[in-house]
Amino acid sequence: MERIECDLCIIGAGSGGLSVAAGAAQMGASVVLIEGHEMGGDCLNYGCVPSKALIAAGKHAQAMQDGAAFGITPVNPQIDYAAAKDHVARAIATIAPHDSQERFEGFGIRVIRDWARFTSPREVVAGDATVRARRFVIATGSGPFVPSIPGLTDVPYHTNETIFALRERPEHLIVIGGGPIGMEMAQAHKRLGCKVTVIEAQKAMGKDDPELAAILLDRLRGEGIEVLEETAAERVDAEGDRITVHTSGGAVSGTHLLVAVGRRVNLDRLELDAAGVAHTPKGVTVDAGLRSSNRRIYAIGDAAGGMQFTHVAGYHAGVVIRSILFGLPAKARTDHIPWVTYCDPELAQVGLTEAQARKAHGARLEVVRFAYDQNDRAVAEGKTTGLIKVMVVKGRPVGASIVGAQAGELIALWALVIANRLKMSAVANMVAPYPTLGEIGKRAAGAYFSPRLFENETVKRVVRLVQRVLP
Ligand SMILES: Cc1cc2nc3c(=O)[nH]c(=O)nc-3n(C[C@H](O)[C@H](O)[C@H](O)COP(=O)(O)OP(=O)(O)OC[C@H]3O[C@@H](n4cnc5c(N)ncnc54)[C@H](O)[C@@H]3O)c2cc1C
Ligand SMILES: NC(=O)c1ccc[n+]([C@@H]2O[C@H](COP(=O)([O-])OP(=O)(O)OC[C@H]3O[C@@H](n4cnc5c(N)ncnc54)[C@H](O)[C@@H]3O)[C@@H](O)[C@H]2O)c1
Repeated sequence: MERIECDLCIIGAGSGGLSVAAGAAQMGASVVLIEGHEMGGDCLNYGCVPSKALIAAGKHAQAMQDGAAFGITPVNPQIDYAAAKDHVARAIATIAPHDSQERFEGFGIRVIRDWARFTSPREVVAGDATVRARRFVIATGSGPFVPSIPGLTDVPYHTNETIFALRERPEHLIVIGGGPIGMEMAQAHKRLGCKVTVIEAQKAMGKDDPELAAILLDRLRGEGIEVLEETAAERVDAEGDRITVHTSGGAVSGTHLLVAVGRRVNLDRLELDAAGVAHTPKGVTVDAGLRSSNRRIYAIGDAAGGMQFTHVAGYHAGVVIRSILFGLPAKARTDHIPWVTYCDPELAQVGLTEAQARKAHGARLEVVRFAYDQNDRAVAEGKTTGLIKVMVVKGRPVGASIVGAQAGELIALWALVIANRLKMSAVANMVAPYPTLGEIGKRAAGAYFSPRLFENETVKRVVRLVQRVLP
């Protein structure tokens, strides 16, 4: 058995682990990185990258049917589902070198390709190596949660780990779960020529603002996706090539089934008890600095049990690097983290939703709104379905929600504002280029100040006075 001593041992080479490894090694730490499966983790191989690539294919197919208003005769596109999957595979392959073992070895990192498990509070075993490190980072991510629906394990079903490798186009895809995975995959598949039914036990896109989620759901239903809400999947069976999901509202039969009902953190293999690391089914128990009950061991990304996004894993990496490399205090915030669901229209959020802000701030909350159909660029592009809401307390935004074209790009402004606790006046002071969708943010700030300026008797009195004395 080889023995390795190092400053920092990172378990998991996904979005979080790779960011810690690259940063720490380039700043002089000796680093061991352990990965049991694919370099790049979920995001590259089974998550963000393949899903966005498939969504892009669906968008092209949709555009061919949407041109009538612009004088372009709609055509029924010939869809080669397998070729769309080739695009998905190419997108992964193009990005993969960035996350590769060779690149990380180039930083001087020792990369071990095996599953890691703790054998003591300071040691991990992976393959035939024992690694003793001053600090450890658990960045083992999550996998699909498969619920114990009777019959499910007896039928062929897909998760995010298998759907992107599927080559035959599903004739009728049934999706269990109306969260971001379910809805992104539902729309992509509908646009690529599949019949799609989504079965959601509660409300689809239930973590987002319901008013904005309803605008997205209207579009999805308008495109022909059947979305059954408050309908729990209760039993599954199969006969021949038909799969039937029995629900509280009746039975749905299709040819393929995708299970997308949330995530299960990857902690099983780690033998955390040997290291004295407290954990729950949600993840490793961490403090505000992402430290576990064993002070030498940190957890980041999905494994830390909070928000499950690639940019959160990357943000966590920066927090723990500060603490591990420089011994500086560092805390992970959550109030400034944005998230986006990349359906069409996109649905984006940062900070508090209106309901959360009302609960937290009561009567001090002001909500300003601006609709896409008032934006000249949106009119020119024919993308007038959309809305921004900004939740403001004492002149400072505490949340922003956007549904509409490029909402994911537009939310970045509000992520900056909230991260830096800027005021609405900072947004109002910005000159946005005309005509851009970006003016929507500025107009929301305008909606905040307009009543203060235009419906204000003091302002009117001052203006009348100044006009009398000016030469
Ligand atoms: C379909 C889908 C779409 C998504 N789309 C987006 C999106 O658009 N935007 C976004 O921000 N987020 C998205 N996400 C979420 C995002 O993929 C995750 O939040 C992100 O990958 C988490 O990063 P991580 O580093 O915590 O874990 P991961 O990227 O999952 O990496 C963990 C790594 O640890 C390895 N590992 C686990 N256990 C061990 C062990 N014992 N020993 C060694 N290695 C181990 C795993 O093999 C894996 O490679 C999506 C997720 C899915 C499933
Ligand atoms: N664009 C993005 O950033 C993006 C995209 C995909 C995934 N992700 C990440 O991955 C996470 C997991 O996504 P997800 O969509 O799997 O999970 P989710 O928890 O967000 O949504 C799962 C949905 O399944 C429903 N559900 C649970 N059991 C059910 C049952 N038996 N029958 C019917 N419905 C049931 C839940 O009510 C919920 O609405 C997300 O929360 C997010 O963090 C992000």
